[in-house]
Amino acid sequence: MTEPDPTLRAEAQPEDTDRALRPQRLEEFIGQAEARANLRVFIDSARMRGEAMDHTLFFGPPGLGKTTLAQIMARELGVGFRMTSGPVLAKAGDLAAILTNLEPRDVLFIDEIHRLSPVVEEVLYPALEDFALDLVIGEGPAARTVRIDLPPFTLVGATTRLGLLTTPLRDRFGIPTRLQFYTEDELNEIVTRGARMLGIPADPDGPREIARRARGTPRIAGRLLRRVVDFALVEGEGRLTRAIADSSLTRLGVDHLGLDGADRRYLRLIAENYGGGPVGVETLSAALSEARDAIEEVIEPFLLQQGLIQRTTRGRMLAAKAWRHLGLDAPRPPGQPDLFERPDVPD
Ligand SMILES: Nc1ncnc2c1ncn2[C@@H]1O[C@H](COP(=O)(O)OP(=O)(O)OP(=O)(O)O)[C@@H](O)[C@H]1O
Ligand SMILES: [Mg+2]
Repeated sequence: MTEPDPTLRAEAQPEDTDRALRPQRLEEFIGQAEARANLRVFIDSARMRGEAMDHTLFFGPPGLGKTTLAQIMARELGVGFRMTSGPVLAKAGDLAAILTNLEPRDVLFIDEIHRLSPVVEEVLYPALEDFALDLVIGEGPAARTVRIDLPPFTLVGATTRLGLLTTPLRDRFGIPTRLQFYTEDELNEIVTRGARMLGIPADPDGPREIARRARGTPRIAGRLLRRVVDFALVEGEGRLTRAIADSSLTRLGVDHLGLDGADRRYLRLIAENYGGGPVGVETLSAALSEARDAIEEVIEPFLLQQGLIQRTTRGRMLAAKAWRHLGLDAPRPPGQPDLFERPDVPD
């Protein structure tokens, strides 16, 4: 199989090609039923009270809809939406400038909030708790703190790495919300709707094939749909069929579990070089020339969810399903009989 197109990975791209498919209202948002039902209540309650909604944190793997939900929240609340991200806020003043420009009840969205610098985080604490900004004026013994009131606002944070958030920051979110991988049925609905919006006629099992191979992730489903549509228009009959979906996805290096070249490289490395593990993530990162973050945020969550790997204290291990998927025999632990070997049953 060929190496996959890197744009098929789930990381956010500067120019999000899925924008046209982005749901605008909570009712159009498919999946995440539990999160959606709770948000409905908290949004309606904030509206009824005429107050800013409580601070909300979305966490989970890339491409599951964190940014989308933040935008939907602002729209449903009928308030303004300001967007920034952890790495962009370099100085305390950067955040102060944004906070002092908010309108009452606005949603301020901070993406990659685990990458806020400590000095910026310090500014955020009183802002979140008391809607106030503590400014230090002057230097040395003459320095004093002035407190400025801020309009009440809703912070919506998003992160792929909950574990990297400091405890004080985490504790200031009244509504922490974990996003889950989508089921095949949910993705099928998303792809079917997407095909309709792109104006391509589809057989029912065409979208289904894309849904099955989209790594539980709407962003990937959207990208795969666009590529399959390209193949359907140029090489097919302009119709999204299962056959054209299957052949296009195979050409793009997406296998029947939805794994791409990077996933398979990861699994094969553990199988072939480390006898199935355990092997540490740093070792894998060096051997694959992939950043440790990318391995932990992008590659591993889906493989874990699929039961292809296990995380142990001593490192990553391949599960039986991964050996089967690679078409390899799992090694027998030394000195132990093969539990899966059929006993000789006399007949
Ligand atoms: N429930 C959904 N229904 C339909 N499309 C969705 C849904 N959730 C997400 N999408 C689509 O997937 C794309 C990615 O979603 P989004 O940008 O919100 O993900 P994210 O969680 O913010 O990702 P990242 O962690 O990379 O920032 C969007 O462009 C949107 O079109
Ligand atoms: Mg996002």
